[in-house]
Amino acid sequence: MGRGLTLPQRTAALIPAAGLGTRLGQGPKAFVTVGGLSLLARSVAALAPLVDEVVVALPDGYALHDLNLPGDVRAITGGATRQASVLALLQASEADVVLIHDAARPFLPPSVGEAVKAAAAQTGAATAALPVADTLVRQAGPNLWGQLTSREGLWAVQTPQGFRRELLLEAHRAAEKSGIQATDDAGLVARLGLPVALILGDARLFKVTTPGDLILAKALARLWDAEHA
Ligand SMILES: Nc1ccn([C@@H]2O[C@H](COP(=O)(O)OP(=O)(O)OP(=O)(O)O)[C@@H](O)[C@H]2O)c(=O)n1
Ligand SMILES: C[C@](O)(CO)[C@H](O)COP(=O)(O)O
Repeated sequence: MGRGLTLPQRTAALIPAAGLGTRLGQGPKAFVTVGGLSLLARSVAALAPLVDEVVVALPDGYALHDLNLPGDVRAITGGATRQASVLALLQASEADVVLIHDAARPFLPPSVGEAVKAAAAQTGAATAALPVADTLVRQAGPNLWGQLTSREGLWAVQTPQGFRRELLLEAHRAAEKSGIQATDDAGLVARLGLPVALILGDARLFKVTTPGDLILAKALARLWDAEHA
């Protein structure tokens, strides 16, 4: 191959969707619908145009044919934790660059997905995130105001998170070896001392976690569907 030529990079969207939705209380959350579409179907529809393949991790006993998903999607069975589900997804793909995206974040603006993908391909690791807007306080005891924490320089981390797949696999294997459980994938890469780019996310990328979030998602679905029809 001549100098300056680069091989095309194969990309995959890997969607952990195997959670039980305990805080929402309506069964496995990825299958909960807003505006007639499941959270998972919305996440798949947002990511499929950005990548070569889509793989989702489902709870044990669930199958793709129950789901009426758009496009060509492969499913595997997830693990007992989000981290285990992502590791299983990483092992199920051979893509060079992967976008990890929570099924529980159904409203992904295309520009954010594109920006995370481009940054991940260039730097190896990137995540959508938003600068924190609220005052932050650590509780002194249950429901009791304690120490104020400056929000200066603090970001709330969202998904998608994009990585060179080999790099994220290495981070997961290192975490497994040390018995580390993290809440996200970028944290596992940062733990190895490697940089993670912060890409400006979007308020609409909130994670549907509680019944209040579901009310917001149902309201937003009407506007979103009108805008993205
Ligand atoms: N064992 C798990 C746990 C979570 N997830 C996925 O990781 C994302 C973020 O998880 P979260 O919002 O915590 O979902 P749940 O685990 O379903 O919620 P809860 O903690 O309330 O049970 C979700 O898309 C969820 O389906 C997963 O694939 N496998
Ligand atoms: C990955 C994540 O969405 C980034 O904010 C978040 O950490 C997932 O957390 P959860 O504990 O699985 O809800």
